[in-house]
Amino acid sequence: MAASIAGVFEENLQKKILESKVLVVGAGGIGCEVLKNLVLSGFGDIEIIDLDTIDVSNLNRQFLFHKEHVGKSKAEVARKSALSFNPNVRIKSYHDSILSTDYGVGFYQRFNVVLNALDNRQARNHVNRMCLTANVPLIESGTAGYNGQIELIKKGLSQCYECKPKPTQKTFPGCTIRNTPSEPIHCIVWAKHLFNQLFGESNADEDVSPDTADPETAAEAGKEALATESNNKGNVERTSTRAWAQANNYDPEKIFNKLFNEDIKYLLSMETLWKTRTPPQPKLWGEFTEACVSENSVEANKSRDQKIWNIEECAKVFATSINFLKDEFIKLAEGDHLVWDKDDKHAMDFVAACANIRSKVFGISQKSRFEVKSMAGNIIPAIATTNAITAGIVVMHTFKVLQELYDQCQSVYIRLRLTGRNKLFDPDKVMIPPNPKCYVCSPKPEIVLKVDTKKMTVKSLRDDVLIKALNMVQPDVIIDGKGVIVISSEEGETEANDNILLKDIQIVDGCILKADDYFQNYELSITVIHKDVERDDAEMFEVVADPGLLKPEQQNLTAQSTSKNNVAERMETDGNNSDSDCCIEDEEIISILSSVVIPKKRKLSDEGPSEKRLKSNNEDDDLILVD
Ligand SMILES: Nc1ncnc2c1ncn2[C@@H]1O[C@H](COP(=O)(O)OP(=O)(O)OP(=O)(O)O)[C@@H](O)[C@H]1O
Ligand SMILES: [Zn+2]
Repeated sequence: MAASIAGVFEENLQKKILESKVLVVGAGGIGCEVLKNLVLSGFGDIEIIDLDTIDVSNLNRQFLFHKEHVGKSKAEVARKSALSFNPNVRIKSYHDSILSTDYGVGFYQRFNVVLNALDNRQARNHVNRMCLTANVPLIESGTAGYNGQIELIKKGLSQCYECKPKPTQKTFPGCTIRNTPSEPIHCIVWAKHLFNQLFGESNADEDVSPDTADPETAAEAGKEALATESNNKGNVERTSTRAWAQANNYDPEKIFNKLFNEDIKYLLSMETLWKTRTPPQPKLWGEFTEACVSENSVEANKSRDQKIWNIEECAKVFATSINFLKDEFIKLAEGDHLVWDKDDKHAMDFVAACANIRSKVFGISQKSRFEVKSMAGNIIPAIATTNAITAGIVVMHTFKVLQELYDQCQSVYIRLRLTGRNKLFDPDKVMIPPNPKCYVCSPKPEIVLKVDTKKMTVKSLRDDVLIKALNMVQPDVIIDGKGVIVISSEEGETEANDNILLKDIQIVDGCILKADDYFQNYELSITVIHKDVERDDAEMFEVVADPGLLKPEQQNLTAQSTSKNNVAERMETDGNNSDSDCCIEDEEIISILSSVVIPKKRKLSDEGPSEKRLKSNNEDDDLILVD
């Protein structure tokens, strides 16, 4: 091993490497490379944590894993494989989520440095906070295709992971998805919503039926239908898609006709929508007039995944996948549901078929199953070389951190082509200091919460704002100056408040809340500003991370343009935007300039306690287009 071979490293560093204790978070694409580098560089004491098991799709790049390991714990197999390179290293593995409360500040304080090799913001945000609290240097890294990024997060010295709002990721208005799709991605998102409506965790925000409250139709469209059939949420008042499908025993033909004939006819009755658009063409089961692809054609010779299915093929796949998913679904316990996964054959077939049928109906170009999969899973192909280079730089940074040479630990960006500075590996010139207004690492973290206090409940304040948007784990909340305990992390203590509206518990415009997460050792001051939310599916709240930005525009011009330039300059890849390795994580809208705007909207991949997998709720999913 390098560190045990005299002369490879200078003596002082060699000693530090041998004596240090390192935590690796994530044993995926980057994590495997990092672990191998650590072991081969002579690190003597390593711990590694990963919540997942090995999937076949990991094998092409996560080289510590082989076919026989599929289904086994990533952390445990990574440990065993790495030990085969150097049995003298002490490696401890945890098959667990780093978000678990078992890993408190004391756990982190045992390490000299923490190396993140994660794929989602939720876990990254959390480790960031824990390392700040424990005052342990964190090396954050990520890749997206050929791009990679490595940065050191050191309390008081550098930006933290949450110092800067993350770049906006693309989402689509509900009415585009439900009424007027114009691109393949709109149909793919709709198909994923449909999967959830039929078999998954159904969610009102993901309704797939025509949206009669589409602002475009407000004047006159939908006419009698609107007046008679829609409720104030804009949804046609009828049994839920799932209840309807169940009542019809998930008959593929009936579901087909409802979705692609009746609902489309209904949409056509909303005439305003089609004044400037090509109207959709309803399709009936069995009326497939499209010619079959000739056996000798290029299309016919492509693999099932690569070719564009004609409508008849789509209908067959639609029926087969529905039948299979129905059988899976009815095996589940009452209240349990399926979870869409791009690597599940039938779930993927279902989405590919539905999306393509809908595309056909709306005259949108169709996509192969392969293309649908990458769009539906927000996949940027994982490039093993980028992971390897990134992991190499992570470990080089680790050497610097152990030597406390922090001034040599600037962020590094890996690019496919030479940057303006003629580099493929482009380091920042200086270490970017912490943002004094950061709502995580500043001395007095504060935010403004614009919220409809007449509509939001205390439970939603806890689950949607504090836990999902602000990434707390076990929040406690009191009203400042009044001492009213609104939310307690002690089980059951404030359960009675759950369904109370904020206004009814004295959380009104101008009120200040003190939120506190004991586990993360994090305190946050929240100034509440009431805003009326008109439509039920509109964003219920908005978090403004820098309260200063609420001041009149003129005063903020400088601050805003600086932050914009920073974002553009750094061309962030994964560290802030996507994720390690392969998938752009599922995040909600975050505006770059003025505020962090997080709509109250559930994620497709949210997994309730009933799911078998332990995965975090931010993973490769939904609504975001990778450009
Ligand atoms: N909260 C968490 N605790 C522990 N490990 C986590 C957590 N969240 C994500 N991870 C792990 O981080 C790793 C990230 O690796 P990577 O980006 O290569 O993802 P992957 O799941 O292996 O690949 P793909 O997403 O392409 O299937 C994964 O192994 C994942 O299980
Ligand atoms: Zn910060």
